This record gives sequence, structure tokens and C-alpha cells, in this order.
Amino acid sequence: MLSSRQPTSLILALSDLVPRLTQSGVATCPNRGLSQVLAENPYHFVSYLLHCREKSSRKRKRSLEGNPDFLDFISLSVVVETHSCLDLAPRPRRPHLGQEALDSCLNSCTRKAIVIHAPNPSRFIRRLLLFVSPIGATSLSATAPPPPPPLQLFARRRRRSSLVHKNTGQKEAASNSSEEAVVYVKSEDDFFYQLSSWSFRFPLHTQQLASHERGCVEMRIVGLTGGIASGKSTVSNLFKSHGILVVDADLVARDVLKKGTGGWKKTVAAFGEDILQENGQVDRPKLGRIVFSDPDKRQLLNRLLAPYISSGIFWEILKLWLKGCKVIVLDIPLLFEAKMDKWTKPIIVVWVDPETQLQRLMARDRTSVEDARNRIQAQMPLDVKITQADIVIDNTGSLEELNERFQKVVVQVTKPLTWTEFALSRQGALVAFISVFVGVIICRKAL
Ligand SMILES: CC(C)(COP(=O)(O)OP(=O)(O)OC[C@H]1O[C@@H](n2cnc3c(N)ncnc32)[C@H](O)[C@@H]1O)[C@@H](O)C(=O)NCCC(=O)NCCS
Ligand SMILES: Nc1ncnc2c1ncn2[C@@H]1O[C@H](COP(=O)(O)OP(=O)(O)OP(=O)(O)O)[C@@H](O)[C@H]1O
Repeated sequence: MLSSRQPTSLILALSDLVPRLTQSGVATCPNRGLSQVLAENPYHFVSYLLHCREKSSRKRKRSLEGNPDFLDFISLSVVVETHSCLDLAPRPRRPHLGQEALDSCLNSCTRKAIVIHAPNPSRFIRRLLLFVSPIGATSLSATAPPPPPPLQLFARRRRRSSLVHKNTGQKEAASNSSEEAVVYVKSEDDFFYQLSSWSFRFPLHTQQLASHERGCVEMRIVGLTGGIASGKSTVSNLFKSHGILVVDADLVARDVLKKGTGGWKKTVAAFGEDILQENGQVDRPKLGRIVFSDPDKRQLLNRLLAPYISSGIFWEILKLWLKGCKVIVLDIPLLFEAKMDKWTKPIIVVWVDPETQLQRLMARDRTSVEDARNRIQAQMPLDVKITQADIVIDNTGSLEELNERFQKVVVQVTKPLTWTEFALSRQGALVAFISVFVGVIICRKAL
């Protein structure tokens, strides 16, 4: 992780930024405070900053654009992002930006893009840049003139052309004054998400539900997520005891890995027969140890199983929809990582403090500290998840306290549906069908 190797300038820059970010309201961490997040795990801190940047509303971004803290924040998070991607890379042979290069980044970063001065860009850096910015990487070389700045990219994404022109000037100045290769990195969040070990996508998209409340009845899909061992299943059981049906993604994931299924065949083909027990079923703890200690292998498994898991979840929802359920809960540990949060409203995140999470995980699964840490780090940090939640349940205390908190949540979850939710419900679909049918008959009679 970053903590042992990060350059002092980076730590200083980060801690220097914390009070300014908090005061200007650019990024706050209501539960624990940014400094504590930074002290505990700089990697989480970075993801949290990136998340805040991504989540700022357009209006808020516009009002903040003149604010030097915000601009620093954008630049710095991109630098940190780049640095962490390179420095955190698990394979030792991957190079990382050294102190000098990083300082150079910090000094020369412009507002919407950063400029990396790399005298001998390694193949890894080239490939990385090819990945994040095809324009920047195609003409990258130590002697070649710098590539054209990715104007279109920024112009398309940012409406304020003044910022684009300002950057262009700075980039040109930088490129003229330096003999080193200059690389422009696109400051997009995808950069971080795609490179990080826990990010993957399920191939399903649905409409985002509206948040305004209207009074009618039918189906709501509630998202329930959190970290590993944060207490999702415990909360799921509370929902079940209130008669609310739960779709458990872990159970779906177990089904898709059963002997003879498509997921099983692909997994065995990719990981070999060593992961099988004598009866031909997958040895889950063994596969778990493999994938949770190697991000590449985990991503491979995610890619192989994602289509089966997403379609399994889809069929479960469809069955409940056909039964006419009013509220269902989707218990999906990787709700955000798999971009399934768009399906659900409200989103409930079950939060615990990191130490309790570790202790509960070790006690439940009887694993070593190292295994438990690997599993926790395979997921998006809980502090980031809570910023995307509609409802946060703090499960650090006792089961009684959890139960008390849950009573308030269940009231919120069973409130009347919005119009959009109604339209997506079985009853809504029926009403729409009957209206169209009646409309057609009336029109035909009128002609
Ligand atoms: C690696 C496997 C075989 C390990 O099995 P095991 O029985 O030891 O763990 P189990 O399935 O009960 O998962 C326990 C918890 O680990 C976490 N977890 C599981 N898979 C992943 C993953 N790919 N990335 C991050 N966290 C994960 C979740 O919080 C889950 O609740 C299994 O987790 C698996 O098949 N994972 C890939 C499928 C998947 O993505 N599952 C999550 C459903 S959204
Ligand atoms: N409030 C609590 N007090 C004490 N123990 C708890 C509490 N909540 C949950 N636990 C225990 O912590 C462990 C993890 O909880 P649980 O299995 O519900 O987590 P989870 O988020 O569903 O985990 P996973 O992501 O692995 O599915 C379990 O052993 C559970 O009994």
C-alpha cells in the first residue's frame, strides 16, 4: 500500500489539503473526518477524494471552479491517482514514478490535466497512457514533439471553454520549455476505476429511479450493500423477518459456480482442475485464497462470472415482480463496483468501523489477519460506499442497537412508491398496457 512508500511531499500535500477541503466543503467525511481516513489508509483517502470530485453536482462544480482549493483538489487527486496506480501496482517489476517525477507532477500539474515529465517513459507507462489517453500515448517518445493536447476530450466533457484555453496555454508552454517527453493524462475517474483491482462491470443497465415521492403502490427495489462482514446478511435477515423478500447475490454467485454450470466450466478452464474438490465441486476457500491475494485473478473471475451473476439476479427479480412483490431487497456486496446501484432506490449501506469489520470477519470465517485484510481490500472502501448511500446503518454496536436502527429504516423503505417506481412495477405495466389497448379501440371506433 501507499503508506510505506509514498513520498513525503505527497503526504504533506495531502495533509495540507485536508483542512482546506473541509472548510470549503469540497470534501468532508461526516463519520470520521478526512484526517482520520488519511491517517488510517491513504489509499482509501485517495479513493474518497476522487469520489467526492465525481459526485459533486454540476452546479456545485461550477460554483467551485473559481475556488483555488477545488482546483488544487482536482489537480492533486489526479496526481495521487496516477501515483497510486503506478506505485500500488502489485507486481514489483512494474515501475513507479519516483520522488523527482512526482514532485515535478505536483509543480507542473495544470487544472484539468496533469503533465508528467518522464525522460524515459517505460513500456508500462506507455501502455498505461495508451489505456487512459490514446491521443497522449500515440506520439509519446523522448525526442518526439509533445502530442497535441486532448482538447476535444476536455471540450466535450467540460462546458467552460475558458478553462480549456487556459490549460492549453500551460500545456504548450510546458512542452516548449522541456526536452523531456511530456505526456498529457486525461483526468477522468474511469482511469482510477478501471485500473483499480476491485472494479468490474456487469453488462446490465437500467433506468435511474426518480427520488421525488408520490403516493401510489407497487414494487420497489432496495439496494443493500456494505463491506465484507459489515453485517449485510444480518440486516437481510431483519428484512426477511418483516416479510420483505431478499435477493442474495452471494447465493446467486454460489449457484453459478455449481458443478456442470456454464460459470463452473469457464472457471475450471481458466483456473485449472486444482481448484476442484474430489466430488468435482469448486473448492471455494481455495479459490478464495487465490483470487483475494491476486487482483488480476480476481478480475478474471469477476469477468467470467459477471454475466451469469447478473442474469441470475435479473431472473430472481423477474420472478418476484411476477409474483407482485411490493418491496424487494437486493443484497449485493459489490453493488457499486458492479454498477448495479442504478437499479436500486434507496441504497442502504451497512457500515462498521474498520477494526470491528476485521475482527468480525476473522471470527466468522476463522481466517488469518492477512486473508481477512486481503478480502477487505478487494472491495471499494466502506467510507466511499457511504457517500453514495441514501441510508447508512452503523453496525459497529450491538445487535440490539442494530435492531433499533433497522426499525427506522424499514419505515423509510416501505413508504409509498414514486411514479417511476410504479411505472416499472407489474401493476404499472398492466395499467400502461390496458390504457394503450383501450386507446387503440377508441381510436378505431372513432375512425
Ligand atoms: C471467490 C469465491 C469462490 C470465494 O468463496 P467464499 O465461499 O470463500 O466466499 P463468499 O462467496 O461467501 O463471499 C464472501 C464475501 O466475499 C466478498 N466477495 C466475494 N467475491 C468478491 C469479489 N469478486 N470481489 C470482492 N469481494 C468479493 C463479498 O463480500 C462476499 O459477501 C466467491 O466469493 C466467488 O465466487 N466470488 C466471485 C463472485 C462474486 O463476485 N461474488 C460477489 C457477488 S456480487
Ligand atoms: N451488531 C453486531 N454485533 C455483533 N456481531 C455482529 C453484528 N452484526 C453482525 N455480526 C456478526 O458479524 C459477522 C458478519 O456479519 P454478516 O455475515 O451479516 O456480514 P455480511 O456483510 O453479510 O458479510 P459477507 O459480505 O461476507 O456476506 C457475522 O458473524 C455476524 O453474526
